[in-house]
Amino acid sequence: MTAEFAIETHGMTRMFGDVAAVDHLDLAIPQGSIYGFLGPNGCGKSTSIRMLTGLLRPTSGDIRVLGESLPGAEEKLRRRIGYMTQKFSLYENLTVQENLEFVAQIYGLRRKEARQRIDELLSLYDLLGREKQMAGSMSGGERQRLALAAATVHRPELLFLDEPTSAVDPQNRREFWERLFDLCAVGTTILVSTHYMDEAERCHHLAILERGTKRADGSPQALMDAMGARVIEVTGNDLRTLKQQLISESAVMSVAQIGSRLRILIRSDVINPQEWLESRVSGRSLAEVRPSLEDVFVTCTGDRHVA
Ligand SMILES: Nc1ncnc2c1ncn2[C@@H]1O[C@H](COP(=O)(O)OP(=O)(O)OP(=O)(O)O)[C@@H](O)[C@H]1O
Repeated sequence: MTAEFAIETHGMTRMFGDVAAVDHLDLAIPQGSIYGFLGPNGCGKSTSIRMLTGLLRPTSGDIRVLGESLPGAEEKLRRRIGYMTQKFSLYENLTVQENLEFVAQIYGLRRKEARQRIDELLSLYDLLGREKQMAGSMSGGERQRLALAAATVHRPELLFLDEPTSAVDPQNRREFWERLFDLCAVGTTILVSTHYMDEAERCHHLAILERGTKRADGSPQALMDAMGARVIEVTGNDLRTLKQQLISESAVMSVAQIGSRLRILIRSDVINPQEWLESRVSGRSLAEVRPSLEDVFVTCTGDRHVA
């Protein structure tokens, strides 16, 4: 295991009874990058993050975080990592200021240092003037900014974000990601879990998870380039009937209607997918298009997407 990786795991596994929530997961997460876990509910994202933060013991496997072994180094790592969960790690009945003071105290910041750091965070996260507001009365976007401020009070080297943007609108999501890139630019490594494709596409690297296992990993572009399917879009009439016909073909991995187009993933062992489709779409027009991350997700997870 080497220092260039903020996180390395080999065979990380967590059983709950007979269920493998995380099943022999190997990870190598480079320092100073934003790494995503992309997967549906229940695929093991939160369980993985809980093991990597030292909150949950693995059933088996090796884990190294910032060069330290887990289990064993939980206390040492506590001040070096930050953790923001999907349900916002905030006290609703405390004010903005009190929430930040409380976290600063937990991390052992001295009074003067805490005051300076909190002022800095209030300004950085657009919370000036809201110091006395109860966290419970804030909007989704404001709470999210406060939660990020709280998770970074102690300037962690490694930040874990478990579905951080589930409760906010697209505009707030975009702004939140700008803040993540600011943190990354000063050397923070970030591990973020999501089930949003657009969010996953912003990560430097990501792992696609399904039922506790890793189906693929790499940069979003590399994953799209390496996809084992070609993407063809068809326009024309009666797309619902065409979809039903195509979905039963073994060469077709997925068919999804997107507005007035049918997006079809065809296995890459079909030599000429356009020609193959032309004989089946009777007069409708078709064109090959570039794969998206959602296409990668569908091919990796074998989900015969029939939206
Ligand atoms: N404490 C627990 N006891 C029993 N089963 C659990 C426990 N925690 C998680 N699981 C199970 O482990 C699997 C993975 O759950 P996990 O919460 O890690 O998934 P997730 O990808 O984070 O999903 P979500 O987005 O819904 O949080 C699920 O089948 C879940 O029911």
